[in-house]
Amino acid sequence: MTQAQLLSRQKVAVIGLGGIGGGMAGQLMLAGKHDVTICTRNPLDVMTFESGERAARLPLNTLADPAGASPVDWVILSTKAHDTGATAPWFARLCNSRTRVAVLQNGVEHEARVQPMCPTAEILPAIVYYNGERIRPDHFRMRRVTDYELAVPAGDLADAFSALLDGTEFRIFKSDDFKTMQWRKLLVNVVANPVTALTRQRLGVLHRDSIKELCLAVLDEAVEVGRAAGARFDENEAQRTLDTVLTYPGDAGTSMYFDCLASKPLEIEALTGAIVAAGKRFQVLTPLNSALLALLKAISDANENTVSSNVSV
Ligand SMILES: NC(=O)C1=CN([C@@H]2O[C@H](COP(=O)(O)OP(=O)(O)OC[C@H]3O[C@@H](n4cnc5c(N)ncnc54)[C@H](OP(=O)(O)O)[C@@H]3O)[C@@H](O)[C@H]2O)C=CC1
Ligand SMILES: CC(C)(CO)C(=O)C(=O)O
Repeated sequence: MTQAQLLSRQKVAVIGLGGIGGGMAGQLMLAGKHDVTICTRNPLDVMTFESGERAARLPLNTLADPAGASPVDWVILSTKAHDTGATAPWFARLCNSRTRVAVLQNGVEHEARVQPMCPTAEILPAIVYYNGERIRPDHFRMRRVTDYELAVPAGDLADAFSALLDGTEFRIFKSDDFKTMQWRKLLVNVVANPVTALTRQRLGVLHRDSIKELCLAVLDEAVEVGRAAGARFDENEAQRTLDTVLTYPGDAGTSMYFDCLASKPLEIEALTGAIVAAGKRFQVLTPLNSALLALLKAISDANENTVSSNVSV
């Protein structure tokens, strides 16, 4: 290894080894440029990682107890939004004054969720566009669904993050209007995720005419809320969003669909819940999103109870 390679080698911790964390871990391990630790509740020594035509068996350095963690250059958070608070013990051990944090989650409140756990760290919110699936406990698949895999707000931190991921297959978009991009992704998630979770069908279900009609009505509400919150949407934003979602592979699932099948709590407050809450704040009516929220919350609460009763057995 050359001096330059040694100098650019960084310590990276990925918190959360699910669809998105698995994609990040797989890419970082394939590139082989950094010392990567995976912080997970279920340790794993080796993973199978598929990306496009490529498949590899990759060794992993996983850690299940925050007590064994020490400060790193970068933390990459890839848990569900509602699990963010539970990662505080990891942040307490992984961060020092030089640590930078990339938050790979859906929703629009990345910094607000994470900053309390690492008050002095620079935080880079990232929108994730790749589709990640944990097919089996040790087998992860990453699929490209659009022109780039990650979007971040343009600036020095974005440049440092791009440099960190140099040598991976990730294409990173640096945005001058990140707020609009966050809301655009939220629009995708407030139709793709609830519809696949409630119907227990993969994205192909969105091609049904009656579902397209429902999605457009849900999107009309969400677009109005997003505009009130400051997103700079196009005139035909709802149709544009639906057209985008319809280009995704019909046999791909969504993160909420996978949680529904696995009877886990659902990431609803950060997605549909964010539309309903902002609608109340800006006095925009959101009856369809509120209905979806009520239905999803009933499923999520039942799943939460199943998880806690399993834990207490
Ligand atoms: N999957 C996808 O295609 C996409 C997902 N996203 C977003 O990315 C984020 C991550 O989603 P996704 O990867 O699908 O989620 P997953 O549920 O697949 O993975 C999250 C992982 O975080 C782990 N976790 C939760 N709490 C902790 C903790 N305290 N310590 C360590 N690990 C923890 C979970 O562990 P355990 O298994 O033990 O529960 C799980 O493995 C979400 O915000 C999602 O909306 C965005 C775009 C696409
Ligand atoms: C865009 C989509 C639906 C792709 O996986 C996603 O963000 C998710 O699954 O949460």
